Amino acid sequence: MDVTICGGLAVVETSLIRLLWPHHEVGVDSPYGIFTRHAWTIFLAQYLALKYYRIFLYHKYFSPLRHVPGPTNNHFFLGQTINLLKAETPTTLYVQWMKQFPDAPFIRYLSIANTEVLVPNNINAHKEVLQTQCYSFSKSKFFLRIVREVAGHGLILMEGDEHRAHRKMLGGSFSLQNIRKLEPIFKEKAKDICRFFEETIKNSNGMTGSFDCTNTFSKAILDIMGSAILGVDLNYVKPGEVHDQRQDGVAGRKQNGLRDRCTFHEAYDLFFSPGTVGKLLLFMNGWVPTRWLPLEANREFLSAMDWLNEVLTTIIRDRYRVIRAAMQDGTYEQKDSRDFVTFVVEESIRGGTAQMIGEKEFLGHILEFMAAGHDTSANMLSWSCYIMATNHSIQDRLREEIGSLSAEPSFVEMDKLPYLENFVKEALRMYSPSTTYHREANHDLTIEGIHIPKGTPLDLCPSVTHSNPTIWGADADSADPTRWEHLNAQQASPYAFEAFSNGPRICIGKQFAQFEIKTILVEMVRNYRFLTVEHPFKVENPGFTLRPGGLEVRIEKI
Ligand code: HEM
Repeated sequence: MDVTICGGLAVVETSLIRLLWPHHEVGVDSPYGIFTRHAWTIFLAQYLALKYYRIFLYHKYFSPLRHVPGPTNNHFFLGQTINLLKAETPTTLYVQWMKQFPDAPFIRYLSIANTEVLVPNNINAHKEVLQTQCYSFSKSKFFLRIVREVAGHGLILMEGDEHRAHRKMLGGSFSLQNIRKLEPIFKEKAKDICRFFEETIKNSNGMTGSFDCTNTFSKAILDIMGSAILGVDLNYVKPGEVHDQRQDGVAGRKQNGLRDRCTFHEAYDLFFSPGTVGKLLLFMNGWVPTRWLPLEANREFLSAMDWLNEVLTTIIRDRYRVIRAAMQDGTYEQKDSRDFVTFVVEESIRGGTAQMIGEKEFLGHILEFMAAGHDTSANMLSWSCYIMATNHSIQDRLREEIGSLSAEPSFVEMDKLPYLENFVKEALRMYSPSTTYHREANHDLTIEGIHIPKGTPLDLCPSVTHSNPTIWGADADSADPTRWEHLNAQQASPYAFEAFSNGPRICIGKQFAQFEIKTILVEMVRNYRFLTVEHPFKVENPGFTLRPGGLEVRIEKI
């Protein structure tokens, strides 16, 4: 863009000089000659001047956003980038800024090259961006560059009409009616987690045992996603069984080299919790392409991504083949509980709602569901254990309520428990698994009196409204599920609670996640007591999810 401007300027200047000195000889000493001889130097000088203006002057003296409040302890070129990376968690600074300016509709911070980023801060700003003017924003370029790598072209990356159409096509598979049919999958995995706890205690002192929350729930949720989305048994959390993870999803299939060693768990661990170099490359890739660099972290990443694409494509093709053949033979029996892949394949063969989904989008949707629904739900469960281990009264009340359920409660029964419902909301409010989601203004627009120029990036951070004391009161920072029993008008606004986002792009897996989380919580809490957090742990930063790395909780059987 700046190169085009400076190139255009050079052409205009050349024409002007020829116009002003038309009769002069066009020799080396004429103004035209001098100008053309130094054209590159002049172009470079103009380019640097423009860059200087954009990077160092614009945000200070000219931007319409310059009066929006925000942090001032900026690095001269990187703004808040280093501070954000060094913060305790990915949301710490956003919350700190909100507390400094609790009533401001937006907060402005500077990022790399002093790019201005807006953070919607009050309820109305969230409502405008997520609901009223949702399609005036698209996913930011920074976000696209990072996420496209692991998410393919699915719902998360679609915009405008394409997004609306696919949301409609996928609606059926995520309807409450269809999700209820997944009950046996959620229940079986909840039982597997408890069997794993039992074994952990047996292998410890026989009375109590401690488990790594992030690792355990990450595997358990991946198992659920395998069954509910792919229709494939992954069995990462099944104590006592030996499972050849190399054959995940593709029976009898072996691959060469690194791919041979890859599993779903390894692949997703690499995406969500890479090592320091991997993390740096992942986030730098949002600014400048880094995947071509000949580094081990890149090789591992690309290889895992290749593996994942290949395995998922095979699953889709195999499912089409098997279902189509059975339908043609007249032997196909539709099961009551259908995974997402089967649902879409059935629908598309029959000419139902999903028939317009091509293979590329199908793969993109699956990649996204696996990515979006995996770490978020796993982290939510980890933080739930943290709350219970550090607030025994909350845990006791939850157990008391769960005690009223039948031995094999249906989801309808579980869904009627008010304290469980409030506990889930409170855990999501306190520790929103989704740390930030990103947008960019498609055109100039004004929200809450702030003129937002086209192209302005926005970071939406659920913790900003979740921790705002002007919304949630002075005790906003402490866990209290009972606060949901008596909400005032502000707290009752859907935009005060942003864990699943809001508006047309609200999380499509919200009901799936709530159902899954409640089923697992009920089984765990009725069978195990969460005693203590074993040792200090670190929330991983940077991260798209709030991942309590190394959170270990001690449990005992009830
Ligand atoms: C506790 C669990 C979960 C949380 C906290 C969560 C949170 C979110 C948030 C905040 C968004 C909005 C992101 C944005 O606008 O950029 C989102 C979108 C999305 N989520 Fe979830 N999610 C969870 C579970 C799931 C599950 C289980 C699935 C799939 C099975 C899923 C699939 C998606 C998809 C496909 C989108 C994109 C929707 C669209 O753009 O129309 N999520 N989620």
